[in-house]
Amino acid sequence: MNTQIEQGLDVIGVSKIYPSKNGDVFALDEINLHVKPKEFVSLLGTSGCGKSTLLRIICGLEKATQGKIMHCGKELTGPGADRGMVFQAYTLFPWMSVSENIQFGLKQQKINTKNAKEIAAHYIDLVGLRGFEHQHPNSLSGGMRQRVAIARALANNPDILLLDEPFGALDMQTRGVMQELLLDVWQKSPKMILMVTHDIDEAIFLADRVALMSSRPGKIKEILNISLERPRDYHVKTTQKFMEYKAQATELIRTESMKLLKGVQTGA
Ligand SMILES: Nc1ncnc2c1ncn2[C@@H]1O[C@H](COP(=O)(O)OP(=O)(O)OP(=O)(O)O)[C@@H](O)[C@H]1O
Repeated sequence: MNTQIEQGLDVIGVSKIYPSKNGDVFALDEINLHVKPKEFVSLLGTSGCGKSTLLRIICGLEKATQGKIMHCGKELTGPGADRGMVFQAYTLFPWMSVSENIQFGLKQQKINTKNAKEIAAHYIDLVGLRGFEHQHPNSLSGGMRQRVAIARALANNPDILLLDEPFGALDMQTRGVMQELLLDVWQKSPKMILMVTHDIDEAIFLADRVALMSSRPGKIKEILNISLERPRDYHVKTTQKFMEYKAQATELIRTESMKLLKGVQTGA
C-alpha cells in the first residue's frame, strides 16, 4: 500500500458546470491538485476563474459535476468537521460575543461549556484578542472580526482550513498585519491551508506553493514552489527572490486577464 498517496488532500479531475437558463457556465475544467498535510497553498487567478467554486467543492458546500475530493484516502461527499472555512464577508453571529461565536461549533460537537470556554480562550489569545472576548462583532473593526472568524474555524481543530479572500474587505495596512498574524497562527498551530486571493503579494508571502489558475473555465496552469525561508516577515517582500516569483505570477495572471478581456475561449 502506498501511504504517501493517502496523506493530505487530493482534488481529482474536478470539473464544475453551473446550469443556467442563459446557457451553462463552465466554471472548472479538470482540476487536479495534491496538498500535503500542514501545507499552505494559495489559489490565484482572474476574477470568475472558479477559485471560490473549487474551495466550496472541497468544503462540501457545492457538488462537483465530475471528479472527486479525497482526504487521507477517503472520499469527501459533504461538509465535515475536518474542514473549516472563512469567507470574505463577515459571517459572525451578531448577537453573540466573541467568545460565544468561537464556542459555537464546539457546542455543536457537544463539548461541555467549561472546555469550550477554555478552547475559545486559547484561540482568542492566539489571534491577539484577549480583552475583547465579551464584545459583540458590531463593536469590532473588520480586521478584528476576521480574527474572530479565523479563531472560530481553528477552534474546531479542522485538518484543513479553507480561506476564501479572508482579507479582501480590509484596508492595505490591516491586510498586511493580518497576513503576518495568519503566518504566526499557522506556525504555532500548523494545518493544511488553502487560501483564495486576488493579491499576488499575499499569495506568495504566505504560501509554500501558489497554484495559478487560467481564466474561466478554471484550470491549474502552473504551480510556483515558493522557497522563501520561514519564518517570514514583511521584509521578505522586498527581496530579489520574492520579486522574481511576483514577476512570474504577474505575467501569467496578466496573460489570462487579457484573454478574458478579449473574450478568448481558454482551456478547450
Ligand atoms: N451558483 C452559481 N450559479 C451559476 N453560476 C455560478 C454560481 N456560482 C458561481 N458561478 C459562476 O461560476 C464562475 C466561477 O465563479 P467563482 O465565484 O468560483 O469564481 P472566482 O474565481 O472565485 O471569482 P472572484 O475572484 O471574482 O471571486 C463565474 O462565472 C460565476 O459567475
